[in-house]
Amino acid sequence: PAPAAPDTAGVAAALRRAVDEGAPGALARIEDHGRTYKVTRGLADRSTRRAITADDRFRIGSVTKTFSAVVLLQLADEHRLSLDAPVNRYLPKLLPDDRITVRQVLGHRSGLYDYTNDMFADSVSGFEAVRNKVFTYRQLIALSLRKPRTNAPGAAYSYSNTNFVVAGILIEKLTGQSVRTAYEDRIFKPLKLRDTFYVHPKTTIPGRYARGYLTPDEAGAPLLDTTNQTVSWAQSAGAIISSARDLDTFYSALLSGRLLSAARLGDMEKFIRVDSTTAYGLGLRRRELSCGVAVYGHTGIVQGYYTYAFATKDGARSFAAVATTSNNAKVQEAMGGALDTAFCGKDGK
Ligand SMILES: CC1(C)S[C@@H]2[C@H](NC(=O)CCCC[C@H](NC(=O)C[NH3+])C(=O)[O-])C(=O)N2[C@H]1C(=O)[O-]
Repeated sequence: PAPAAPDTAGVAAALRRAVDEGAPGALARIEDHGRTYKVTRGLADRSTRRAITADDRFRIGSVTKTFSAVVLLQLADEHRLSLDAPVNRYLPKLLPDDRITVRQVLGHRSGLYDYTNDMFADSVSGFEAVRNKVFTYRQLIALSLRKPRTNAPGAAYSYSNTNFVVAGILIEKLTGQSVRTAYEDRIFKPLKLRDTFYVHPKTTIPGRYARGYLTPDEAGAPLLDTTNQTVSWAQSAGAIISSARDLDTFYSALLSGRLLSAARLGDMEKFIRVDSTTAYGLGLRRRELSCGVAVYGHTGIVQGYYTYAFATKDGARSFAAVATTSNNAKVQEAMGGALDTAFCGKDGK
């Protein structure tokens, strides 16, 4: 079914719910066949009481994973990487199993344990312990290798940030550049993503941005302002800063074939089912919405921000949204409702 006309009133109601459930602010932007719709609710900054705008920048968390996958797939298009080659061919002895391939890493099928499971077991103390830390990629991989792998290489899907830390090392090894330079030269500049930055390990967000606030595990405890952080625990798995406009531009360009060959985009879109409504390709999620429309993109959770960035298969309609809290399931559910309404219209019609 073709997506219904954007239901901006429905999106507004969803953002209102997100704020009522504890997000200081929320914003959404829909690009639909060249028409732009913007919806906002609440604050960008709890101390100044400045209202959030649809142009505010924010931390996008794991939406970063699609950017990292695009760089590696471009390298495959340039015959500088084989998706089915072992990672250890390019980075000898990095991983304890020569059978783990680049494709398994990008599809969360490597079996590499996700070190963030232990890092953020307690939300606030876990975050406080790392918010100003700077990790090397190899330190993060060492944290993962302390634990058993979740599955044999290729045997199952098991989401792990470790996979996209490996992606970052691969990008730097194969390009001879930092991931920052690779992102800038291959994606940010060609698409003119003027609100999109990779500033690791700097803790500040350039320009005008929405502040993020972590919801503590203890009910009723005050929100923690998490805006300034290195995001070094994530880096190429989650440290990009962007805006709703730039994420709309990025996913529309990707899905309309402007960043990769048809063959490599096809690789990215070889989806393996995760649950009843989602499947994962290579750094790309497919979500089936209540009205039967399938959308393609990624979600992101970094302390203080829930991000959703999805588009139709042809990239003609895109939706990007953020709520400025995290660790709050009701806010997350409200934002999922905004995504559904953006493509399904009123009551899924
Ligand atoms: C798979 C996910 C959901 S988790 C993964 C990555 N984010 C993280 O791994 C951070 C997790 C801790 C975030 C923290 N939660 C806790 O500390 C809980 N104790 C909070 O809510 O701020 C990201 O982003 N991905 C999401 C994705 O890909 O959608």
